[in-house]
Amino acid sequence: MSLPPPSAHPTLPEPETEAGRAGLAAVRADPARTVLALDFDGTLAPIVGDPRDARAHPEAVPVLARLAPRLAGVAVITGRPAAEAVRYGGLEGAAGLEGLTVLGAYGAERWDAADPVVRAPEPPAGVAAVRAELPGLLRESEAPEGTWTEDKGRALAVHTRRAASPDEALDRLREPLYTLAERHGLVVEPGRMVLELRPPGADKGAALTGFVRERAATAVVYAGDDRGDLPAYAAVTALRAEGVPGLLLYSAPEAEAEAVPELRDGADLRVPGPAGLVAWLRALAAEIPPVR
Ligand SMILES: O=P(O)(O)OC[C@H]1O[C@H](O[C@H]2O[C@H](CO)[C@@H](O)[C@H](O)[C@H]2O)[C@H](O)[C@@H](O)[C@@H]1O
Repeated sequence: MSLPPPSAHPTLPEPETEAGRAGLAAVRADPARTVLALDFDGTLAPIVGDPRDARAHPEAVPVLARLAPRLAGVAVITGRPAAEAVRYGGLEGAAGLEGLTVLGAYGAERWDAADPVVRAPEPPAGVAAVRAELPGLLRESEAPEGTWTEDKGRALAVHTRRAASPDEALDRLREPLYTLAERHGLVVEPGRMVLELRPPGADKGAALTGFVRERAATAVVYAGDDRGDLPAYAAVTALRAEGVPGLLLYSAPEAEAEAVPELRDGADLRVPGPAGLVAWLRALAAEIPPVR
């Protein structure tokens, strides 16, 4: 799929489903009562080998800053710590993003541009216990070279993207990591070449529904790429049943082997990764008149 240059004003592609077309119609009818919510890695930020190198697509902030003042709310809903998404996204201090919200750690953390501090409960004791035991467990399990642990403060994510065979590495580690998580009251969040051990109780579906209700939105758009986005997809389905039309976008990975079939097949529209998403957002911004 070729992308238009940033200066072009492409037309919005028609969603492939009836529910998606109804969602887009509701957005067009009343943008000021629409919530736009976006995942970070793989959706706003291209996937990279080292999570510390992830950055939002260069067109992401400019287009969000154009759109946000015209909508009921824009939220980044991510598995990242909220502060990290703000930093890696370049989301603080941009003119137009004064109303932005970041719901981090699957909704357990909240950051608002209008009051830029992270609000979050203390992580449960199980996180510290897992942090202490994880290095030994990875050694005992003979984790392949390239396996890397990301300490997220309230969660620990074991990544295998940089191993010679990422899927084989995950297969080797799956059972010991699930057992460790369970022993300390945590759950495992599987993602793209990662298994994350995190506290239960938060998910992107509850985070999205709460944000839609907070803004009294009458339409919602959600874009995601990974398994952690499944609850947000389910939330949009539930909101539709309540009479809030929604549009589901899937940010497709370059490698089909990394696709999440439930998202790919459940979406109303597929875009080619973060570059495709920002092209779609630009087309949306071109259609929605600025607020006077
Ligand atoms: O909810 P998200 O914003 O999509 O965050 C989910 C996880 O994303 C990150 O990992 C993924 O992106 C990395 C950087 O591109 C990539 O190397 C890795 O393979 C992906 O799984 C992040 O590191 C995790 O903490 C997030 O939970």
